[in-house]
Amino acid sequence: MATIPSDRLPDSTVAFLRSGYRFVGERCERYGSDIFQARLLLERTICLRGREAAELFYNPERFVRAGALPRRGQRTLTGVGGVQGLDGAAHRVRKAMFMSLMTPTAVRHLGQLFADEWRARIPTWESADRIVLYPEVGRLLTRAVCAWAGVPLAEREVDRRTTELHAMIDSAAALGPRHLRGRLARRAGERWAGDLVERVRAGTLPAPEGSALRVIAEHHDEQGRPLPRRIAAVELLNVLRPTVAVDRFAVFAALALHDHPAWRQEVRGSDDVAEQFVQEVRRYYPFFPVAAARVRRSFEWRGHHFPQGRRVLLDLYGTDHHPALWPEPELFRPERFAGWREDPFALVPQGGGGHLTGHRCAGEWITIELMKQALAMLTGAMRYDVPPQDLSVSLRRMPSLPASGFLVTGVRRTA
Ligand code: HEM
Repeated sequence: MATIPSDRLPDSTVAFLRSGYRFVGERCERYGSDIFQARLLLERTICLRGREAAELFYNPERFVRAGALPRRGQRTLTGVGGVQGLDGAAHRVRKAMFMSLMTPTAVRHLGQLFADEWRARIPTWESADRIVLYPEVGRLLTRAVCAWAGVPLAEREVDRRTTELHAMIDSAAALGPRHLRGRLARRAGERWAGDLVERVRAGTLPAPEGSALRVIAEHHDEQGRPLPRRIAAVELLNVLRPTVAVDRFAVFAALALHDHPAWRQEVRGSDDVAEQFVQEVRRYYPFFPVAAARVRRSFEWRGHHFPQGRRVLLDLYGTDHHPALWPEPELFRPERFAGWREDPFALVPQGGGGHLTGHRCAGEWITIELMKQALAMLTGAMRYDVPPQDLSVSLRRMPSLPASGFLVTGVRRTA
């Protein structure tokens, strides 16, 4: 039996929080191995990266998700009892509910709502001295996704809900006040979403057929029972929160255009090139560092023993930057996606494997569509200046963003 290299520290949690996105990759390079063990949150954990590792990790015969995500992540980012922690038939039925919302027409509709919000906002930006894309784009996404999901949202509520959704996204790997803000935001958000579900069920709030709010309120689990109010709230937030999180990728797209201005013209001229650019933004920039699972039943892989119940982390960022998969991974090169043959285990910013059969992100198509719309707005609908500011992206802060949030001035419409 081959020994899995082990981190020497008694517990590596602090090192993980300090190293950030490079934690797994640095150790893989140190040990010359895409697998090693460390104690994280006081528990022995196997860390993996790379294509073969992703293929293993996304085999539902090998792993379960129940109890995989640390409590602090559930109390902020995901909520308790949602699709992320389900296995087997319960997961299949819940995931099918999410995927039923992702028809090509529905995805395009959300993209259109977002583009309309963006266009309608440009005149206000024209008369402002400066705007900061994060959180400004988030507000546009909150308006768009609420309209799309059948969620009523008064104009005066937009800032508050955007701030809450942002706090949930920002807090899972944080300590102190940032973490606390996430927990409070989740509590408030679940109360709000739970009320909406109850009103739809009581017939006092009409929600369009096929909208996320209506589908979730009327969903029945694998045993034919409606979702409890709290779980339905968690699942509604599982649509709203990550859609607003696409603002981070939109900001990274703005940064990539700023750093590689030659692509402005290219992406405007071709939908294919725009898609390649979007894929490279998703690959290159940091978002979720890892995904977590537990070994279903003991097995051997490549001579290594995986004992039942052991927590396993797949390095998403490290797989997207693996030199065996992505030549010169630290260069931003959208052309690497020209003629790319989709590989569900190579590009994994939103998880890998199948959307219906496993835990791959339900919102990947929405993400790509919204990013394309953001790109079209940044290159086609407006001109703007990027004044001197701190655009550094820390790989230690999770999740990351350009430090300044991406400040733009002198906005004027072009279309
Ligand atoms: C900012 C863009 C996004 C990123 C970076 C992202 C990333 C991820 C990741 C890493 C996972 C976990 C994969 C795993 O557990 O193995 C995930 C799962 C999920 N995402 Fe996303 N996501 C994004 C956007 C969205 C959107 C727009 C939606 C819905 C509208 C969405 C809904 C979900 C759901 C429901 C799951 C749980 C799937 C399951 O457990 O079966 N995500 N996402």
